[in-house]
Amino acid sequence: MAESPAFLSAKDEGSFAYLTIKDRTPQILTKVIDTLHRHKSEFFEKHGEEGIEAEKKAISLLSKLRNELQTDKPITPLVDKCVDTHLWNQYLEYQRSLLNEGDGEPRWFFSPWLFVECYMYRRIHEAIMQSPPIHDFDVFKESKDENFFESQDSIAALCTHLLQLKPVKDLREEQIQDEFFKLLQISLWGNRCDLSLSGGESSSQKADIIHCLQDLTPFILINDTESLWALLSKLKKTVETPVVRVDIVLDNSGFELITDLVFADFLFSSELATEIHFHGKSIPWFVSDVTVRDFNWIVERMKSSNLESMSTCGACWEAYARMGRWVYHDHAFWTLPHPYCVMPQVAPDLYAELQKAHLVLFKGDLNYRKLMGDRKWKFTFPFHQALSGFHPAPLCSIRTLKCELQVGLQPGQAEQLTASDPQWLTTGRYGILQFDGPL
Ligand SMILES: O=P(O)(O)OC[C@H]1O[C@](O)(CO)[C@@H](O)[C@@H]1O
Ligand SMILES: [Mn+2]
Repeated sequence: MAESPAFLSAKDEGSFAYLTIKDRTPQILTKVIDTLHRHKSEFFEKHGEEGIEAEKKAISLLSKLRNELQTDKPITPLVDKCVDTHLWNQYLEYQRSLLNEGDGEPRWFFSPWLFVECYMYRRIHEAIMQSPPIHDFDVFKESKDENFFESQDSIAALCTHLLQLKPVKDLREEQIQDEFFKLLQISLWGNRCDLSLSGGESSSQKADIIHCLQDLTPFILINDTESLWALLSKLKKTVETPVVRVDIVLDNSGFELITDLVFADFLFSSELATEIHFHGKSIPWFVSDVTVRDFNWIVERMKSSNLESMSTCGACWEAYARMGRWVYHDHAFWTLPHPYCVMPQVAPDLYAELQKAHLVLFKGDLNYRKLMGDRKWKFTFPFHQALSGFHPAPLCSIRTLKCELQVGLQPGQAEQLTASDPQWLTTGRYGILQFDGPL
């Protein structure tokens, strides 16, 4: 087999990876420090002097981290004692073993981008963990919640739309198919709202997404929705599969999570799936990613909304969870730096869990990077092969493009895009629904 291409890395000056490490990550760290400052009196009220000391400690650890990053210091082992600490340090050792250039130390502007960027978020977590009693403070919570509040109108419109479709069982097959396509696209465009691309600044959904869909279709570069529909509608008709399980590997909280829950609700109500399993992060991650706290907070907020469409949806979602038809999981693997092709070795329990699904949906850009190993594949390279053996179940990546990585395009497609929109890979304007698996 031919050798795999190189990893994306900040060593490529001018690349998106380089600009992320040079500009975006220090900006995110500064914002985190500022958030801690702003919560000083809250820490004091809760924990007295100890709270103030903890805030100071976390800030000093984070300033040190920012300095290490900006001066391209070697990546150092983690010192906390969490469930994943040894796996991180093992991976750092592995990165070290790959180097025979320079001083043999992995660095911010030299090592694989995926590794150093994940490491930064893990170090933020470490700084907070080492600062009791504020060790469970989520430095990104505020911006995630803001994104939810700022998207209220779009959320309400989306919930109204969903409720109008119910009871979904009464819809004709073509209508169900049409809505399946629509709601999946809404979940795709929901991925435009991540907060790490904008450096933590507001990136909410203000327009009524349902009525924008038609205008957005030319921006879908790969659309395998037909395959997803074929798979799920066939399973629905197969008596031998009374249980159809769809897993959604979540990405961002706020508006994106709502689009995922609305889609999940539709899958469930239309009986295209009888069980939905959600996978979230166990620590705050890439600014806006969903943790169990965010998940529960959003369902709770929806339930207690004064807008009926939202409260009705919130109540349904809570009921699905209570019935055990919606299941939320988290696993430390999702916040490790490893590409997904090593999941069977590093997290065999998670791989076995995904194997139980009839379909796994991977939301967002970071998931795509991990699926692809964050390597510089040719734009026309087949998706199936770039997955490098990761095939737990039929799967689909649903992401807007926010890094210089894309496979499975038609010959000439990338060149055409570059000519018409040189930034096509990184602005989140374009999207894909890319499927892999037998039908
Ligand atoms: O929330 P998403 O879609 O995974 O995007 C996360 C962002 O983080 C990155 O992976 C790196 O900063 C980008 O490629 C993307 O902008
Ligand atoms: Mn994200």
